[in-house]
Amino acid sequence: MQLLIEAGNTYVKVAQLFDDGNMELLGRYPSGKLEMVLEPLLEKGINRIVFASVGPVEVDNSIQRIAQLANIPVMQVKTLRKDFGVKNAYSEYQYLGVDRWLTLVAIHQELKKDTVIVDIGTALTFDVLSEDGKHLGGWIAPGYQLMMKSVLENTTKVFSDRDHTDTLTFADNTADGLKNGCRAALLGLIEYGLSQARDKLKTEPEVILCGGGVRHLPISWGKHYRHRSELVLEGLALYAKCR
Ligand SMILES: Nc1ncnc2c1ncn2[C@@H]1O[C@H](COP(=O)(O)OP(=O)(O)O)[C@@H](O)[C@H]1O
Ligand SMILES: CC(C)(COP(=O)(O)O)[C@@H](O)C(=O)NCCC(=O)O
Ligand SMILES: [K+]
Repeated sequence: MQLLIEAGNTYVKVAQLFDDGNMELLGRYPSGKLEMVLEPLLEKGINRIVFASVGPVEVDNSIQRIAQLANIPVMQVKTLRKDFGVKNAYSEYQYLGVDRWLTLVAIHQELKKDTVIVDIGTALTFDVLSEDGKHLGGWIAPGYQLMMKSVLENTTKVFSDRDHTDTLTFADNTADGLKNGCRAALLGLIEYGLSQARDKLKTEPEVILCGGGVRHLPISWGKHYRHRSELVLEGLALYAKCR
């Protein structure tokens, strides 16, 4: 069995990859709790740890150190120029976030279609991938919580309250105005990106939604698209199986 670890900027996701190729999510933990979560997991017959991180180098170091203490080999997956038939659009390929790279690789392996991948986490990332595996580039924008936070921390009279409802209507109060404004910003970016992607690809791309922030999009809008909540882990599983 292999242990897969995806370290994002808010959450660390951990999964088991069994020898038969099946993957099971073990949990999602606040990024600061990594060490506490990892140590007990290493007691159950793990052959290798495969991880990818977009967090600070301290995260990489602590995974390496914990694994070394437990005498378990480690593979850190990093962004490449080209792999699994996907060609990175960045001229300085190593600067593309490894989470984005893993979603591209996982989707190309499975679909080989013109695709748009929208990953809504701490940040929202939007990536365009053609059916022949060429990454056509993408965008980075703040995710929902980050947008909310930036307005709340830089204004005096704007406030928020409980979770938003599913409907995305014009608001008649401050809290709903902020929440729905931020949700509409996510949606507007995705819609505009999609129109640009259609022009560029000359086809209607598949749309893949992933990341914990997908919950902020209205269900009636999102139901037209594929949801792949654990796409980064699926990319890690591919590396764990093949490398
Ligand atoms: N209970 C929850 N579990 C997971 N994600 C949540 C939950 N509630 C809200 N979210 C949203 O998911 C976002 C984190 O998504 P995630 O893909 O885990 O981020 P990252 O990869 O940056 O760590 C949060 O910013 C928040 O908007
Ligand atoms: C854009 C990101 C912060 C998204 O990370 P996340 O929201 O999943 O934590 C991450 O992919 C990253 O650090 N990228 C490096 C810059 C780039 O992709 O160009
Ligand atoms: K993201």
